[in-house]
Amino acid sequence: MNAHVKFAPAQAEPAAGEALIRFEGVSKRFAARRGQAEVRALDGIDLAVPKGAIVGVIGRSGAGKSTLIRLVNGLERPSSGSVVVDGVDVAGLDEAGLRGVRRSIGMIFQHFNLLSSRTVFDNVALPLEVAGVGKGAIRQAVEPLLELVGLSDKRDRYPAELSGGQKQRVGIARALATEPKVLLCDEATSALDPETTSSILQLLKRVNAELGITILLITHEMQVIKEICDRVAVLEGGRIVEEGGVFDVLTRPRHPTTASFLASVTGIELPPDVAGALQPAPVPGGQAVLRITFTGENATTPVISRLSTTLGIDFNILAGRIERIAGRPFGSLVVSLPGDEPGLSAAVAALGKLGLGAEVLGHVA
Ligand SMILES: Nc1ncnc2c1ncn2[C@@H]1O[C@H](COP(=O)(O)OP(=O)(O)OP(=O)(O)O)[C@@H](O)[C@H]1O
Repeated sequence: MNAHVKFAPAQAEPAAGEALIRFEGVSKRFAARRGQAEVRALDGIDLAVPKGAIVGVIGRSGAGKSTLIRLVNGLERPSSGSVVVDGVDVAGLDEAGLRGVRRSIGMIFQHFNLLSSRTVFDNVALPLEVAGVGKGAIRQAVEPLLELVGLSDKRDRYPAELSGGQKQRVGIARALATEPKVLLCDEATSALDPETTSSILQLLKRVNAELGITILLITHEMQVIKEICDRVAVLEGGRIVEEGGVFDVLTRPRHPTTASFLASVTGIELPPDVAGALQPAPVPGGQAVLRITFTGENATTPVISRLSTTLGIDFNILAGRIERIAGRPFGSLVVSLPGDEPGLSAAVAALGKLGLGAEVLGHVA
């Protein structure tokens, strides 16, 4: 990688505008049953989903993601706190009230939940039939949706005749049929291969951008967050341990759980011989291996040459990568340099002064 590499100007983080969904002090407990202790699935959740944003909630199995998303359309009710959707506290609604709110909320699922006995067209039409919409109006609504998701030519096929990605496209079209303000996505790409995942995520991004639909998604994959979300909340043990704009959270994670999710999507693999030789403690006369991170704002700094000239330290570049996170460039560079003190600490401090991230990954002989 060129130390003088220049990035395009950074885009601003989306402003946290008016919230379309707001969780306020939400806890959810499932009562003890048959010798099993009470489960605190969610504990003191405060989360705002700004209108027009794509917000992702990431967490491991059992973290409380499904419970959180099911609170939005009233499939679960909070034990305490409120879930406000478009100005209405869902927790306080009776079944008739919930039916009203649910019309403004679409949902897609990991396993698509299509009706196998209905064609593609009839699956998409189902929510409109249930709402009592006439045949002509259904046709007028469904045909553009099939066009949007790229399935016009499959309208008379049955789910069993479709690939996973095509099934999810039907799920998306069906979720959009009632012209919702919010789309809830429950692990919508977890059953798909990486390429199909990408195409579905791009479709969701279009749905957000072109139809102005706010999206709340849950996932256990950071790649999903990285590809389409504006904001992210990290859920662990029923609590949000970190929340913010995707670029900030992914480039400067503050919680170890976030960092562990990130291992697969940001940064770079060390060359195998270096990774194998890495030791935690300094090796006398050896080299330190340093990960330097560059963000859009500071990446125009000619780091390596400046450190070489001002500190007289020579770096070897071991690996490098520039990627885009939330549409903004983020660079990582792994270098080796003499591991002796005080030179190493001085180099780390000098990088910090230049506004760059610097993390000692370990030492090699
Ligand atoms: N109906 C229920 N009754 C009792 N416990 C429940 C119920 N639903 C969820 N839980 C418990 O609440 C906790 C959170 O579950 P939840 O399904 O929300 O997690 P998750 O993050 O979606 O996990 P996964 O990714 O495995 O679906 C878990 O301990 C789970 O066992």
